[in-house]
Amino acid sequence: MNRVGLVGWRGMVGSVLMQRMVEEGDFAYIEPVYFSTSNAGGKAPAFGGKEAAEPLQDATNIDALKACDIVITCQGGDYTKAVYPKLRAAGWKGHWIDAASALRMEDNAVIVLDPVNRNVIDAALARGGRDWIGGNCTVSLMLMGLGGLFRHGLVEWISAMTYQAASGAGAQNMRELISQMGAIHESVKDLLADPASAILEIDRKVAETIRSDAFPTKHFRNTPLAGSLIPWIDVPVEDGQSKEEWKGGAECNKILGNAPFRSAGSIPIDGLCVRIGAMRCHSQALTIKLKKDAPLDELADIIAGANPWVKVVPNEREITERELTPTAVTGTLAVPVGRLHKLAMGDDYLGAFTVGDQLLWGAAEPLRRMLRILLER
Ligand SMILES: NC(=O)C1=CN([C@@H]2O[C@H](COP(=O)(O)OP(=O)(O)OC[C@H]3O[C@@H](n4cnc5c(N)ncnc54)[C@H](OP(=O)(O)O)[C@@H]3O)[C@@H](O)[C@H]2O)C=CC1
Ligand SMILES: N[C@@H](CC(=O)OP(=O)(O)O)C(=O)O
Repeated sequence: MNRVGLVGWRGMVGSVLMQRMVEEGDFAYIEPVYFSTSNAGGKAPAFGGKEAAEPLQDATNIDALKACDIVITCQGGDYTKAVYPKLRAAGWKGHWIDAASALRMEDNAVIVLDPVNRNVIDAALARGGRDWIGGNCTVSLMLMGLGGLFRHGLVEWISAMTYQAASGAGAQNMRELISQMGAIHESVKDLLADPASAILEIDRKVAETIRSDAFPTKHFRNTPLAGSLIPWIDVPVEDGQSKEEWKGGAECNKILGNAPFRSAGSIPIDGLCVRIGAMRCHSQALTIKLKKDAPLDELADIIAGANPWVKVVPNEREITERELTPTAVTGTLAVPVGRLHKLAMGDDYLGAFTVGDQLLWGAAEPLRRMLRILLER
C-alpha cells in the first residue's frame, strides 16, 4: 500500500481535502502519514476511521518525507519553496501533489484538472512526471464550466470578470467578512427595528461605520469588503494586471496543453478580478469570442456534455435566481453555467455566467483525484 504523506491537513484547504477523501473512501487505499509544522510528535488524526501508524511527523524533516511514496501538501507556497527543493535534492523520486502556486509554472510540473486535461496528465505520467500542482481556483472553475467549448476548439478569446469569495484570501478573511457584516448591523440595528426610520439615515450610518477606523479590516489590507468590494486580488504584475488576472491566461493555457500565454497558438484570456462578500464560491461573468457562429442550443449541449459536474442553467430569471448563485452552489461539486446568450457585439460573441466552490473544484478536489489516478495506475 502506498505511504502517503499529508501536509497541511488541518488548514482550510486541507480540511476540505480530508472531508472529500473520507467521503470517497480514499483512506482504504493508502497508508496515511500525517505531518505538522507546529506539533511534531503530537497525536495524528484518524480520518476515514484509520489510525496512522506513527504520531505527527515534522513537516520539515526531509528523511521523514523521503519515506513517503506520495506527498500531498496544502500547507502553502512558503512551505513548498522551503522543502520541495531539498526533498528532490535528497534524491526523492516520489510524487508531489501540491495546492500552492509556487511550482505551477515550472516546466516539469503539470497543473492538474483531470476532467479537463487528463490527456496532459497521462502524457506527463508516461514521461515519468512526478509533480502535480492544483490550479488557481478561478482558473480551474472556469475550465470546469467551459471545458467543452475549449475541447471543441471554439474559443478565440475570453474575457473573465470575476466575483471572488473571501475564502480565497484565507480563513481569517472569512471570519473578518462576517465580523464586518456584524459591525454594520450593530451600527443600525435600532434604526432597522423602527419601520418609520429614514433609509438615508441608515445609509449614512452604514457608510460611516464602514469608513471608520474601528471597522475590522486587518486581514483585508485595511479595505472594507462587507457593503463594498475590492477590485484588486494578489500582487501587481506587468501590463497593469494583478497576479490573479495574469494566472487566468498563464494557467489556462498550460492546463490545456497550449503554447505559453501571449505566444503564438495560445488563447488570450484576460479580465478583472474582484473580491466580493461571498463566503467560498467564486463567480465569473464571461465574454467568449467564438471562432465561428454556432447555434445557442449546440453550444449549451457542448458545455453541458463536458463533464458530470457542469450543468447548464436555462437563461430564465427564476431558475437563475435559484440555481446560479453562491448560496445554491456552496459546499457542492456542481459547476452551473448560465446566462447563456449571444451578445450585442455579434453572433460569434457568447455571454455566460458560472459559479463554483473555490475550496472544492477550486482547490481540494483536483488534488484528491490526482492521488486516485496515481493509486489506480
Ligand atoms: N485558500 C484558498 O482558497 C486556496 C489556497 N491554496 C493554497 O493552500 C494553502 C493553504 O491555504 P489555507 O488552507 O487557506 O491555509 P490555512 O491558513 O487554513 O492553513 C495552513 C496551515 O496553517 C497552520 N495553522 C495554524 N493555525 C491553525 C489553525 N488554527 N487551524 C488550522 N490550521 C492552522 C496549519 O499547519 P500545521 O498543522 O502544520 O500547524 C495549516 O496547515 C495556501 O497557502 C495556498 O498555497 C490553494 C488554492 C486555494
Ligand atoms: N488567489 C485566490 C486563492 C488562491 O489561493 O489562489 P492560488 O492558489 O492561485 O494562490 C483568491 O484570492 O481567490
